Amino acid sequence: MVLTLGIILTSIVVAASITWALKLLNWLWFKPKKLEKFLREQGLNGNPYRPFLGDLKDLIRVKRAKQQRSIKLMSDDTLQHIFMYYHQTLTKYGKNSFIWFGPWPRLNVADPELIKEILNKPDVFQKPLPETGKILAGGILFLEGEKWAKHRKIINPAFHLEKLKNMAPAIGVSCSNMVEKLKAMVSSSNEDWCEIDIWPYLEDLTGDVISRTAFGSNHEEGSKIFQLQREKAKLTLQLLQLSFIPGWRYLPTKTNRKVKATANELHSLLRGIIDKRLKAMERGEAIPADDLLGILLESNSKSNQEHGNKNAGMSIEDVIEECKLFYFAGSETTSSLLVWTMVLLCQHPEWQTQAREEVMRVFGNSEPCFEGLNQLKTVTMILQEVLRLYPPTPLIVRGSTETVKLGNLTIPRGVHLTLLIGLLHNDPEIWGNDAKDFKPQRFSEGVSNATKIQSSFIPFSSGPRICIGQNFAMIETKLALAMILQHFSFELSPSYLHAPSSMLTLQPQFGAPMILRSLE
Ligand code: HEM
Repeated sequence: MVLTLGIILTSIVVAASITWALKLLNWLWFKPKKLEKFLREQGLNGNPYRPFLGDLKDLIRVKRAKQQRSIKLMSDDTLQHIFMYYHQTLTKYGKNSFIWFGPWPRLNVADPELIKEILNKPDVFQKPLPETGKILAGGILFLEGEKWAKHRKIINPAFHLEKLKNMAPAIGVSCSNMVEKLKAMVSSSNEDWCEIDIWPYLEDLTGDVISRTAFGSNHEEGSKIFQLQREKAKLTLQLLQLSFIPGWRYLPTKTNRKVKATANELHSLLRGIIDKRLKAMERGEAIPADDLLGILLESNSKSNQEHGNKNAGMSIEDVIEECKLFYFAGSETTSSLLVWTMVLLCQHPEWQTQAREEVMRVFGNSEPCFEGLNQLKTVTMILQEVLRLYPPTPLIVRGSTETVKLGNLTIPRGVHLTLLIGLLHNDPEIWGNDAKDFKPQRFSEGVSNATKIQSSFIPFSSGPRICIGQNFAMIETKLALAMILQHFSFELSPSYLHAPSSMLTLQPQFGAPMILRSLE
């Protein structure tokens, strides 16, 4: 009897082990090899699959080597620098190529029509974000299907133009606080100029703006949240490299433990802000009910009233996830746009002068306001050209949920697609032979006349999942830039090292030290 039970148990264990081993073998070898064969038969090229890490080891090596160097500001290898590994792959294997992210092949896509097709079918081409992406922030950016549609519908009104117009004064307060800090720095030096790394000031500014406008929270709360978000982003990037291993993030490694601790602290801080707002609402205090947090909480109260109706609104956990996302998405991207705009205006002082003249013509010495922003034609052209050359999100990733046709290709489930926005924006076949040059005048007749193919300018993505905050970002950037131009002229410090680095957004790896001269 005992013997029989022993045999049965052993058989179960052996059968389970064999099944598990076969699954692992399939995941690590048979499936990737099958996908590789399928892709090669269609004329697509890339390195042969190497089990487990694929091309990741090379990718990390190239990235590390890149981190140790800067490039010449005027040279045209900015793109190579940003997309070094992709660039090497494209040079070696051509436009139709792929890179191995662990056992998943990722197809490089820089064709505007294909990108448009992918972005217009969000149900088919979803975000293949490994679980690690979700540690960084949950929220709408990472949702799919019905839940995404529900959240987008709830959040959309917070970004209507009328709401944005009402937010402009609060954005103005953050901008003038930053300008005052910069002025104090300049006046504390004995000259009328001062060398300042402008990057942390711009990061603080965009963080402060989102804290104030979306959450009505103060600067101290906001900065603590950002500090934690940045820490988490840094740790997440380390994790991303191993994120293709299922369950990796649950192992008790040092990084995983740190991520968890940071996430918990962040969660309780946000919970604190939410509770404060809920109490103020209960007391009937006059608080902005139609800022983002107000809208999210209203949806939560609707969900409570219609108990059981899961389509009614958001849970408090949903609200917290959205808060985390907006603190992140609302700041990192806009600070990136601002910093590269200032760098390029240093490199092209004639455009800095033109932009300043326009700002002075429209606003004089008064504080810039929402109503005047429409008249900033030169500033708009400059920002569009910066978004073309230095897109804050230089690539985005999708994966197919089923075997699907894409142009002439058939994309099986399990193949990921890297949409190379940065390369698309720099393609000489689309933008002309001067594609690599900073020429804001190409946008003088609007986006549709700047390029042969309309869908080739997509700094904010396109299709149903286009950036929800694009108007917000443009208003904020214009207000901030206008104020900076009114008060200072700026040039790059001799210590500036040009090293655009694509972390999650495009950032200046060694900061942006500039010489600011007071114009007063
Ligand atoms: C220059 C500034 C910005 C740029 C270049 C930018 C770019 C983008 C891009 C490329 C996407 C698509 C990502 C993907 O589908 O994988 C996106 C989505 C998104 N952005 Fe922005 N963004 C900017 C500013 C903002 C701001 C200020 C906010 C919020 C206040 C914001 C909130 C979002 C959200 C919530 C999504 C997800 C939308 C969805 O999936 O439905 N962004 N952004």
